[in-house]
Amino acid sequence: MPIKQDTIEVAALYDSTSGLKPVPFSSMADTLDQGLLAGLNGMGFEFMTPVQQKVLMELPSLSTDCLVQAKTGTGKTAAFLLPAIQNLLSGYQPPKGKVGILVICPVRELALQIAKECEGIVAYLPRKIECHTAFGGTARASSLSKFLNGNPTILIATPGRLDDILGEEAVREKFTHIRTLVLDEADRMLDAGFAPAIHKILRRLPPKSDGWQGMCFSATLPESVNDVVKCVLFPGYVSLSTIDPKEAPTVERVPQFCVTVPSVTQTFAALLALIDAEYEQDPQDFKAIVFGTTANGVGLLYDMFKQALPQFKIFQLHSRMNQNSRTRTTDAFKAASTGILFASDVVGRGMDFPNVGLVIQLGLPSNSEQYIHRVGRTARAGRDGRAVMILFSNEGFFPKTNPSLPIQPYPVDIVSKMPSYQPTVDKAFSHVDEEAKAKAYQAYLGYNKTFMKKLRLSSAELVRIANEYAIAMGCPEPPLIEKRIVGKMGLKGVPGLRIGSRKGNGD
Ligand SMILES: Nc1ncnc2c1ncn2[C@@H]1O[C@H](COP(=O)(O)OP(=O)(O)OP(=O)(O)O)[C@@H](O)[C@H]1O
Repeated sequence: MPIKQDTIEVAALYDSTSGLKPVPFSSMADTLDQGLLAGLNGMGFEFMTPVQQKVLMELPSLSTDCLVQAKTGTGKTAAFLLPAIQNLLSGYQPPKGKVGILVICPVRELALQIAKECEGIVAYLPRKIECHTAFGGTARASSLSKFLNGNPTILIATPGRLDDILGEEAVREKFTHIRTLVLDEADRMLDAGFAPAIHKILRRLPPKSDGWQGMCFSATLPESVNDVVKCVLFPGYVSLSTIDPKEAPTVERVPQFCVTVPSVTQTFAALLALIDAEYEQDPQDFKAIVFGTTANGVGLLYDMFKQALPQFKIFQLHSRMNQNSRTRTTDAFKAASTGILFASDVVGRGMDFPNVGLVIQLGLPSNSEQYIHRVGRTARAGRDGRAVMILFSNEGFFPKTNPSLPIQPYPVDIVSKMPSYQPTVDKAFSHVDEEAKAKAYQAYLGYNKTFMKKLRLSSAELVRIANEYAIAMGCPEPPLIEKRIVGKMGLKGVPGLRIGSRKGNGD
């Protein structure tokens, strides 16, 4: 059964990659197994994308360690799966029951997406290759027994669950013949948040000196990553990139804009006015993602915009949802031809939602890499897309401090349009649960606390702005925050906070 993937305008990806021309996979019959070529054909992949071509044609051997950078949405997944699987087929298949290829990626949804692409690639091999997944949010015991009793030649995992199951001797035994380890979104996997788990995982896998291949892939590879990739790549590894160092690392087909509003209280009306303006401009198959900064903030946007935009199909995806709803929404938004997804960074990287024509970022991304990955959710695969960020005055430094990003002022005057949208915002907020507002308020404080210096705010000013944000949500007064949480945020004694316990607060 062919596993049809959303395919892309490969030729369009070559416009900006100097010196390369589209080459069909069929010309790789000497390098790639017939079964793999049949799988690619079944998926509708006819030509290699630039990154696939570079990896398959420029690596000294398909088992060479490599660090690979290519723009978002240009086919990196197949670019690491194909050489790794081909290596197994060239005589390095691990014994039955053992893992040959381990791919580590940051989130569950991405693990599922990679596994699906992998299943398409191996669908026509005469000898079945199983691809398993391991990620949190699913029943540990049953997925573990499936893994232990199955034949997981390929495993796609997120670090938390992988680290957890590697605590078991029987699981460690499964990795004795590992041939390839891939870090997808490598800079994220090696940043301060994930690195400890990755190092713990590496300590429990066979040592690098056993000769397994390391592959690191991302659209963003800041300099700092060179110091840390050593843990998975031998010195002398090959660096490949399809991005010209002089070029902006975002896809050039994405015009990028910024709307700056004077006060944080106006951001909701600005978002509504912006969605309207963008919809009017291109109402055909309007499919957009709006990124918020925190899970609870995104939950609030979803609750509010469901009321304010009844004419659209509205979705939400963030870490405060259970895994079943996350998976269901991911599938629904992938399949949807129109709609608006309110999302946190659980889908900021790597996720392939076909035909998203617009990405909006409300508030600051945590860094320029995150900005690039979020913008990369649109204009995937040679298609068109636009990206707009909405910032309030203190956040307006972002485009200035990142001059390599081609961000222009938004061409339509959104600020003068906002007053006519304010009544809809106020009415919509009157239907939103007070606890949702309180959680969003608390999350807002916590997130922006980390940016105080860049925002040029004192603690008292931060609290004042958060309180304005609460009033904009229709809270009669700033929501209560528990003393313990105020202490954790380092805001003890700051004027303007209301300390106390909210009944029914599940946090
Ligand atoms: N050679 C090809 N021909 C046609 N379509 C392809 C080809 N390679 C990949 N695709 C499709 O292109 C889309 C983007 O691929 P993929 O998700 O691997 O991009 P990516 O570079 O990993 O993006 P990100 O940086 O966001 O993770 C997917 O829908 C995939 O199925």
